Amino acid sequence: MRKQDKIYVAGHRGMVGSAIVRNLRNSGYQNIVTRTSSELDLRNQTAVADFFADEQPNYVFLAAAKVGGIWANNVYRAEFLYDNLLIEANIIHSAYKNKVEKLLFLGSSCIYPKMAPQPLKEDYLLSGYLEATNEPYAIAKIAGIKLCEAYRSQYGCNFISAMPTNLYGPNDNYDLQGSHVLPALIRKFHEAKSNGSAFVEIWGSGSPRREFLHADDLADACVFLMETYNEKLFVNIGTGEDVTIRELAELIKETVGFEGELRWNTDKPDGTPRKLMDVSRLHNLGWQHRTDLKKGISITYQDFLRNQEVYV
Ligand SMILES: NC(=O)C1=CN([C@@H]2O[C@H](COP(=O)(O)OP(=O)(O)OC[C@H]3O[C@@H](n4cnc5c(N)ncnc54)[C@H](OP(=O)(O)O)[C@@H]3O)[C@@H](O)[C@H]2O)C=CC1
Ligand SMILES: C[C@H]1O[C@H](OP(=O)(O)OP(=O)(O)OC[C@H]2O[C@@H](n3cnc4c(=O)[nH]c(N)nc43)[C@H](O)[C@@H]2O)[C@@H](O)[C@@H](O)C1=O
Repeated sequence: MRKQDKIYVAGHRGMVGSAIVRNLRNSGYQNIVTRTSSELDLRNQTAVADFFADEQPNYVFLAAAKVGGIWANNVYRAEFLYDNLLIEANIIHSAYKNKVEKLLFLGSSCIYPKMAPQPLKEDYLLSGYLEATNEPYAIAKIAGIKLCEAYRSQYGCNFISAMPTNLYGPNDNYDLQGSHVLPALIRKFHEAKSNGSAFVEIWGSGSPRREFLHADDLADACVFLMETYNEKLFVNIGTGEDVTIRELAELIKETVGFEGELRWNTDKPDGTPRKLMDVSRLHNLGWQHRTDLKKGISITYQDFLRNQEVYV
């Protein structure tokens, strides 16, 4: 990527898209094109085709998607499949038609089979059944990977894919139903502390294991791959370390300074028992994360305190 290249970041107001824009600006890339979903609905094939024909971006980061935690994925199953298939298909096809030099598609660790061996190697894709709560989203993300591979093999497009682990950071979704676990617990513990509540309700059994990466690290990895990586094989992005949900809850409780009890609601689903990424491909390419989980939670809580009125 040259500094003057035109770069389209799809989903620039989201947690990942906004982190990618911050990283690009800090790295000297200034020619960044963005559209909100109300300016350009990426599910609309004609609108996306017109946008690419007008703007002619050189590079595309595909960070727009219908995204949510375990509850939202399980309830809005049609939207998670339909919206994500359309967004990916429209952008990837228009990128091909308009000779985009390179595109990075973002998938997710939920593409892997529910009971896959751990840590999750990229080769385990399509080797078993998916987790039921997010099967529609995972199917859409697998379709995105396959679109990139197909446009590369049929048309020679330099379209690459990256699979991030569970993420957190500035501009995360703090809605208590729709969000992922880490922002949900920051909000729950903060509100319980502020209201003097005796306990916080946490979903599931506390035994599932998850790996968490700060969004600024993810953005750095995405820009690194865009600058250096040109292969068909997709790349896991994570820390290579995980914790149980119980350990995560204890860390957040301590950071927030809540002194009450944790109550586990086992009527809520646990989801996948474990999703630990094998990050050896990424490490061999020369990239490693910087923010450890304790520090990441602390800076994210500070960000939550500064922006509570926007987030809640
Ligand atoms: N969050 C996580 O833990 C993980 C995320 N990922 C992936 O990273 C990517 C970004 O996720 P994240 O930043 O967390 O998600 P967010 O929900 O924070 O942001 C998603 C963005 O997508 C845009 N968008 C959604 N639907 C449309 C549409 N129909 N037309 C145009 N734009 C649309 C939204 O734009 P607007 O604001 O303008 O409405 C929004 O800014 C996704 O591909 C996701 O699957 C992967 C693994 C984990
Ligand atoms: C990134 C990833 O995100 C989703 O998968 P997930 O990892 O299961 O997501 P989650 O963060 O929502 O939950 C993680 C764990 O935490 C538990 N948990 C406890 N208490 C709360 C709670 O208050 N909220 C939430 N959301 N979860 C809670 C919850 O029960 C589960 O055991 C995918 O659908 C898919 O979209 C995807 O790719």
